[in-house]
Amino acid sequence: MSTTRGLEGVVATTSSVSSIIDDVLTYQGYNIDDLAENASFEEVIYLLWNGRLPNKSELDELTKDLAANMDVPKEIFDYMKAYPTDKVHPMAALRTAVSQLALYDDEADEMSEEANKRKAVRLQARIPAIVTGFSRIRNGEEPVAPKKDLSFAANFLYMLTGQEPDETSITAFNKALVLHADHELNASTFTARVCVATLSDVYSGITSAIGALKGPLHGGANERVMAMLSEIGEVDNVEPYIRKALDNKEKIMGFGHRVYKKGDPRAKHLREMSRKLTKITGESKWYEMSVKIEDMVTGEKGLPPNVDFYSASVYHSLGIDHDLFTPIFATSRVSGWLAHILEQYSDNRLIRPRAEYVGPDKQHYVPLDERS
Ligand SMILES: CC(=O)SCCNC(=O)CCNC(=O)[C@H](O)C(C)(C)COP(=O)(O)OP(=O)(O)OC[C@H]1O[C@@H](n2cnc3c(N)ncnc32)[C@H](O)[C@@H]1OP(=O)(O)O
Ligand SMILES: O=C([O-])CC(=O)C(=O)O
Repeated sequence: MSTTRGLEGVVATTSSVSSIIDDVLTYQGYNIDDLAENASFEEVIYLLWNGRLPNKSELDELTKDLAANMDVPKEIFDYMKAYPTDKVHPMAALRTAVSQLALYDDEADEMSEEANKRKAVRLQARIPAIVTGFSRIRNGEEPVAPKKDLSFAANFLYMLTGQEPDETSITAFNKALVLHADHELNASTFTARVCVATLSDVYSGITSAIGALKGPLHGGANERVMAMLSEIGEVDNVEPYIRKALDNKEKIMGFGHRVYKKGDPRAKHLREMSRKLTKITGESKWYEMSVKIEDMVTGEKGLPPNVDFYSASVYHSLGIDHDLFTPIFATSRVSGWLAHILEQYSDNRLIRPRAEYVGPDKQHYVPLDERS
């Protein structure tokens, strides 16, 4: 038996949801650059779930469906109020609340294609209310009910603050959602597919995926990028800080990628958004620090920034709490997870690889009181 550490380069499934070929990312054949500049997140959801862009009435139908399913069962917020909110990370709260959602869905274990599609709509529609609701509850505020005539992006920001966001913020947030929606067989998507390939339910698949996204080597990196920027504090401190980290062979959060070697095509969009937004907020230093870090890390190690690097200063500029960055990633990526889950169900086979055994051999049981 031969092993490949971390399954690097292993092709584990076929998929038509998204592809990364020669560092070009496409969703259902549409280049991410095209979608980032032009598409609404709702259009991308439709694209990922149906394999093509919607026409006007199909988009209206999906938008109506999402709006009709945005309200979260009251019990979810009641439980949240009982969480130790001063200690709980919002990703842990999201993971728990999504698992709890299944308890209030009569179709949770119904496995027909139609029922799974209905659950996909409910999950996509409710995650914004869960993320923003938790943020408000831990600040001693009541969750804000969704405004059903707002776009997905605008509604998220509205539920977070209770104020209708300006156009610049909506455009930026929509683009961030589009850029994070899917990414081939990344760790959280693979997790979701492994889970549902046992014919477990959609909620279990999404709960598992949230758990995988939370880790700092995956979606959890964006929060850590902001922690690093905050610790550095000023542009002049970048050089000594990064010098020391590189000399100590520390990992710099937001750099490197398992698949992209020349660069992550999403990063340039977030970089430009970071430049514009930090200028508007009068805090260009976050962008300038980020550029200086990129120059050093890419220059010396040949490691380009990934999607998590510039998203940190983008979300910070939108006034979002740093520990909500990864839940926002999940709010977008759930669209991709759901597309992959539906695809997995449509042609399922249990995912069960092998392990090469390297443990001890020919052991004999020794009774407890005879062991040293
Ligand atoms: C949405 C996403 O999930 S994007 C990724 C988000 N994660 C991060 O930003 C965390 C920082 N980056 C990393 O830890 C890695 O680059 C990963 C996890 C993304 C990819 O990991 P792998 O493909 O396993 O690469 P691996 O960790 O083996 O790195 C290869 C080499 O580059 C180095 N390297 C990789 N990333 C970094 C980094 N961010 N900073 C410094 N060195 C790095 C490794 O130390 C290793 O060096 P070595 O060969 O001298 O030991
Ligand atoms: O593909 C990966 O390994 C991680 C990533 O960039 C993503 O999930 O967006």
